[in-house]
Amino acid sequence: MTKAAEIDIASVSKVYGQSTAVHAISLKIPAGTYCCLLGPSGCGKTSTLRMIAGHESITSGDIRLGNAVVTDLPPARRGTAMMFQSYALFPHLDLVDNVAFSLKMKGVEKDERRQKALDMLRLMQLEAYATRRPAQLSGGQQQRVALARALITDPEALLLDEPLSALDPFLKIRMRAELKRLQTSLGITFVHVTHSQEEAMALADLIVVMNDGRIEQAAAPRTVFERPATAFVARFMGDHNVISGRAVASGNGVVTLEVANGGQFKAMGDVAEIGRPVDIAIRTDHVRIGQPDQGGLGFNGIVSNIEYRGSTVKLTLDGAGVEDFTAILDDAAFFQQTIRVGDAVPLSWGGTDAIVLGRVAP
Ligand SMILES: Nc1ncnc2c1ncn2[C@@H]1O[C@H](COP(=O)(O)OP(=O)(O)OP(=O)(O)O)[C@@H](O)[C@H]1O
Repeated sequence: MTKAAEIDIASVSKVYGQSTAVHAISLKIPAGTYCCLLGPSGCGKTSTLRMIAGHESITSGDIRLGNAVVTDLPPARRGTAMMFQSYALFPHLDLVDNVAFSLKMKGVEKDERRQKALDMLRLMQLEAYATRRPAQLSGGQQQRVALARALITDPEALLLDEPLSALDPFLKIRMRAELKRLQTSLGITFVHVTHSQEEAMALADLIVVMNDGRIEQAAAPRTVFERPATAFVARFMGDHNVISGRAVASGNGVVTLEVANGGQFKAMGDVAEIGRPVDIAIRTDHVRIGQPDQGGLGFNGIVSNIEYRGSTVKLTLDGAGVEDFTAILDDAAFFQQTIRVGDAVPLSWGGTDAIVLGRVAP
């Protein structure tokens, strides 16, 4: 029904008065991709989305949509549509008039725009509610009206600002599946802002992790999770132990890291200079109880906390100069022995489960 467009963000910055919210970011979002801009509050993801939409001016750099440079075009001429966090529905209009609104602004004749609005409401399974007003709908239905309203202009890219944040947890998961299904069936590019790593992992083909106005990593969800590029990404995605120290040796793709109190860890990677600060990541769910196998790594830790989670048990330990080291153990593996807080326990992981993390230039 619509065509998808690649979005090319080339060295784009956003400055508000004295403060820079987005620092010369570059990113290519391939046509037909479900892209999530992910990061904590204030990292610049909404500013980036609004610059793509044309609701915010671009301080420097360029944005291309398909073959067109849209940097200076008004929102309605970009081929994008935006769905707002609050849905921004008109309370006094029924669903047909809400959905048809942008066509009315474009001067489309009444019968044609009503027909198109009804088609969109049918796509969203809201046809039966066509004459209702937004207040007479549930949260999930209101969200579908907002989607219908954004999609009626046949955009090449749909931009969504925290689209699920107003929904309760149950509805959030259901609407998440609907968004994904809609994007797959329309085949257009979706750019979705969220601060939830779980939401981004569930939806995205491409996750763009932002921090302090910069892109820390842009990659497929599995790559971001299994090979976080930086300490920020590893911490933000969770499920990694991030350990910081100084490189004391490097060679053959293995770095030795010294932490406080002289503890040493090895990780896959290289560093150019011995003595420089290094961060490494170890997957919490790859840590086992027991001495390392051939080629494996580990240390002895003192258990500081045990948290039962059903199918897994979260063990927190201190040792080798590291505090709050986390091991997520399969419940069966954990209950094979008796472990209590204060016990000394040998921990191990595979040599390839520890990786050296990079740093983003300030
Ligand atoms: N209109 C504005 N004027 C001045 N500063 C702004 C404006 N809009 C955003 N900022 C600042 O720019 C930075 C990035 O904001 P932005 O809204 O893009 O972040 P965000 O990652 O979307 O955060 P959130 O998840 O809280 O919406 C923040 O420090 C914010 O305070």
